[in-house]
Amino acid sequence: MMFTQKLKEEVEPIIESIYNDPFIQGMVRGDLSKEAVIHYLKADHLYLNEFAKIYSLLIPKLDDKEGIKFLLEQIDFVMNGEVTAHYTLADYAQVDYKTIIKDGEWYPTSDHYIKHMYFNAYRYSDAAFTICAMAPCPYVYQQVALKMKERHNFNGNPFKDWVDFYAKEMKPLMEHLDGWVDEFAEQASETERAILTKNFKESCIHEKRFFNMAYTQETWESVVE
Ligand SMILES: Cc1ncc(CN)c(N)n1
Repeated sequence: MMFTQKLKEEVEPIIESIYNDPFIQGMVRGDLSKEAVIHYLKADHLYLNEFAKIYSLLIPKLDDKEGIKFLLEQIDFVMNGEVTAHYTLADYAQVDYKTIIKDGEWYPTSDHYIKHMYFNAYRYSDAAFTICAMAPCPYVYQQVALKMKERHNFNGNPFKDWVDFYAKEMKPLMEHLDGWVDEFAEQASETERAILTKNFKESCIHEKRFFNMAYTQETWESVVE
């Protein structure tokens, strides 16, 4: 079994638990609190900007032209494409998107997640370590959206466009990311493979915490209350 296939099997229970968490279940019912949605957008706008910059940090780590072209396309997608999903959420919250993101904030959970990626980008010369920390970003959303779509009818649900956006074919992106990781994993030491696994799993847990952060409207003050 390929290394990334095994990783995906190992994180399936985490993804199922994200599906069952109150943020996603609120979307399924179509009654998620507007405050949770606004909190999510304030954090996610900042998160995606940094995520795009982390792709750019991978460019000097790659030699193949195709790979570099792919990274540039991903930067464009994160900066300009994914905003579509944000607009669906802002429409639900009935607040102007630009007004919401004007005072975006780094909350403890989102702050921790992005630093996990930056750490790997600066700590390790091979891109595979960072890619393992980044891959759950598209993978978890795709898997959660597919579960939502498979189990519920979203006709008339205010989050339908959000679900359709993330459920759509992510195969080319995941194939690229998996290819890099599998190639490196084949010749990696046991210690290196353990770090790759840990990075991937930790990011899946960061994804879970990110939704819960928005649901509970986490702040730096609230974590010490
Ligand atoms: C925190 C987070 N993780 C994943 C995604 C989907 N790219 C996102 N928009 N935000």
